[in-house]
Amino acid sequence: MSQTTQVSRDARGDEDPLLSVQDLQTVFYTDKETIRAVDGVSYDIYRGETVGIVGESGSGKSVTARSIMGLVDSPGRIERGRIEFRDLDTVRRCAKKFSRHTVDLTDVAEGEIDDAIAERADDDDFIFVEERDGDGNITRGFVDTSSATEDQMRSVRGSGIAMVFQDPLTSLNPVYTVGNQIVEAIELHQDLSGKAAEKEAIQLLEDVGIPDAKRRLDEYPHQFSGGMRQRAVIAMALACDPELLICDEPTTALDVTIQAQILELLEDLQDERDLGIMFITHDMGVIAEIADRVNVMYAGEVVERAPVVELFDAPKHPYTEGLLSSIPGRNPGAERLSTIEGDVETPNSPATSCRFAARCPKAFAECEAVHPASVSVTEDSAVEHTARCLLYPDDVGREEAVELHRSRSNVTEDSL
Ligand SMILES: Nc1ncnc2c1ncn2[C@@H]1O[C@H](COP(=O)(O)OP(=O)(O)OP(=O)(O)O)[C@@H](O)[C@H]1O
Ligand code: NI
Repeated sequence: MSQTTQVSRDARGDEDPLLSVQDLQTVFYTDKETIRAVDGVSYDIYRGETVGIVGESGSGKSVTARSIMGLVDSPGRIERGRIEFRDLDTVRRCAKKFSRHTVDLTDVAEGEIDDAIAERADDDDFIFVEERDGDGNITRGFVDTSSATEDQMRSVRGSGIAMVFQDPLTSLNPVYTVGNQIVEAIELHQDLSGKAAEKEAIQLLEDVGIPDAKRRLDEYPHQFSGGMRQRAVIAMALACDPELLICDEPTTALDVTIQAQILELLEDLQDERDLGIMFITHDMGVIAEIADRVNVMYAGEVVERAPVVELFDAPKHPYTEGLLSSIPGRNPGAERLSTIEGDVETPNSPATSCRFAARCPKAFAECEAVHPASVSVTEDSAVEHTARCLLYPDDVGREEAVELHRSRSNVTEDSL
């Protein structure tokens, strides 16, 4: 956990999130079926914090990340929702470069901004300016990566958002030296070339803890060990000086010692650069190590969200309880690890029930008939802890709780 550990939304006062995903829906249309891989997902990431996304295989973690990065390809499509990236440098740079696709909302009354955005958020407009200072400089605004074109996304990815994948070899080209690739990334994204770019590359390799960096620049990816390769990929991601780093299972292929070192490296880099990090993993143990706040995903939905300590101390959703009980060492005396029976169902149609019901040890009849809304499950108003489960709120009778969910089931962005 970083120094900003456990800062709740309220404690952040007026600070805007660096990234705000709102009611995102990403759907794949294959010959065989329609898959609502991400189905009404909302969450925020602030500067300097690590937000974990956890869930079993197929829950929609990677598709969420790819949606943010503008990497959803046919047969997939973002059908609904907004992805607000609020790094001011990026907003200013994009507004200059794509002025015709910039929407000025500075004269729109606060209560009408949402409508104004909805009206203009077509494929052509993707930069929204909310505030300017006396000189006309943008002081508040966002880039909506859900509606940016590939060309526009290149600009956003260039300086704002970088991604690290599980397999370093998807990011490194085997036929070029590591140095070549990092220098190229630096020349592309920073105002440096030649010797200066090479010097910066050496610095970056040192920053990510690669010993003897100058010599290793001339080596090829296959001459690096798995852990060193992933460090090189992180160096390449840093070459564009990002504000947000999206890590999709970056340590899953590594042994535990190396994994721990990479997690530590990410935390150090975060502290130095005030990076927002989105960290995807299916491993609750890794979540405990690195996350400040956690979103638990199941079948395309966020089913529970909480600060990490609270999630581990007081999990509310039966799915989260199931994930936690499969962590080694957490259940002393248990003869073997419990796992959740069955598989994640593929979300093919709009949710009309709890998608976890069939596997849930606590399910009751209504779970098959009512789609749970996301409700607050804490008394502490300074903490954001929500669950999407008919068992809550648990301080009212079950019938009343079910009724609450039923009345909310047509509402998508929902917090009671
Ligand atoms: N290109 C694609 N075409 C069709 N379906 C896809 C495509 N990419 C993802 N999906 C589907 O979207 C759903 C969510 O996939 P996603 O990769 O986000 O899962 P995940 O949570 O990242 O799982 P894992 O832990 O295995 O990486 C799955 O049902 C998957 O089959
Ligand atoms: Ni994935």
